[in-house]
Amino acid sequence: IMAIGGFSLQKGNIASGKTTCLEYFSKTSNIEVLTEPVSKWRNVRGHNPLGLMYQDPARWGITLQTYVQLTMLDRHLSTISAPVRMMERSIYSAKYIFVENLYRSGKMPEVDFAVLSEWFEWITQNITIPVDLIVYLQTSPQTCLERLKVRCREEEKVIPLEYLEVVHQLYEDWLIKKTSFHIPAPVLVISADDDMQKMLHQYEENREKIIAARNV
Ligand SMILES: Nc1ncnc2c1ncn2[C@@H]1O[C@H](COP(=O)(O)OP(=O)(O)O)[C@@H](O)[C@H]1O
Ligand SMILES: Cc1cn([C@H]2C[C@H](O)[C@@H](COP(=O)(O)O)O2)c(=O)[nH]c1=O
Repeated sequence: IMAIGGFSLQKGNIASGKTTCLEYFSKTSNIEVLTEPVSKWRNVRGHNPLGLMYQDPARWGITLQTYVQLTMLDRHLSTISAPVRMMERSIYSAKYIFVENLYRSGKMPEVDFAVLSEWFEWITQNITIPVDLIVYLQTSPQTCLERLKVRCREEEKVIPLEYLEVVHQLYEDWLIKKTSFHIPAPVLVISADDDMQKMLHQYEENREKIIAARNV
């Protein structure tokens, strides 16, 4: 936990508006934002593990998720340069949402899941991951599909609504129903189906809660 201000994690389905929200806060206050290292997942030494995973999850799921876990840990441990820091997703959502989904859907072999889980447990038991608040941008899967189409990342063109529905349900079970996994910090829920104008208004309404995350 940071000495001054708070450290909040931004959660939400694919294309729910996390990056857009972080960009807004980075421009309007002294908040350090750490966006997801998606560019690394699309290009590690000339390879594209994100694209490979969407093409053949059973073969490449472990490859992507191992790299996601490493790059998330690197983000969590990076040097802090502002009193408040917001980070897009986390090592927790990578494991509890995406690895879990690959495994439950039968696309990740049990041995891959076991090895990733051993890594995850070692990391979270031996390294302090600072987090004071989870900001959950809650959207309908349909909204995410529409925004995903607008953003138009090449690798994600294969994503159907059903995939977003499963990811949504995993988030809901974890952060709203609180029935699946450990939640590392209090959760602030922001409804995020609205248009940009209304979303900016909601961000303003919640700004103080996010900045004072340490006291939540
Ligand atoms: N409230 C909103 N209304 C309409 N479009 C939005 C809204 N927020 C974000 N978008 C657009 O949706 C797409 C996905 O947003 P993004 O912030 O990249 O999502 P995420 O980081 O959660 O994947 C982008 O094209 C972005 O401009
Ligand atoms: C954390 C994580 C992400 N992914 C995938 C899901 C999306 O296609 C991108 C992230 O994009 P977003 O718009 O920022 O949601 O990466 C994954 O497959 N596994 C993961 O652990």
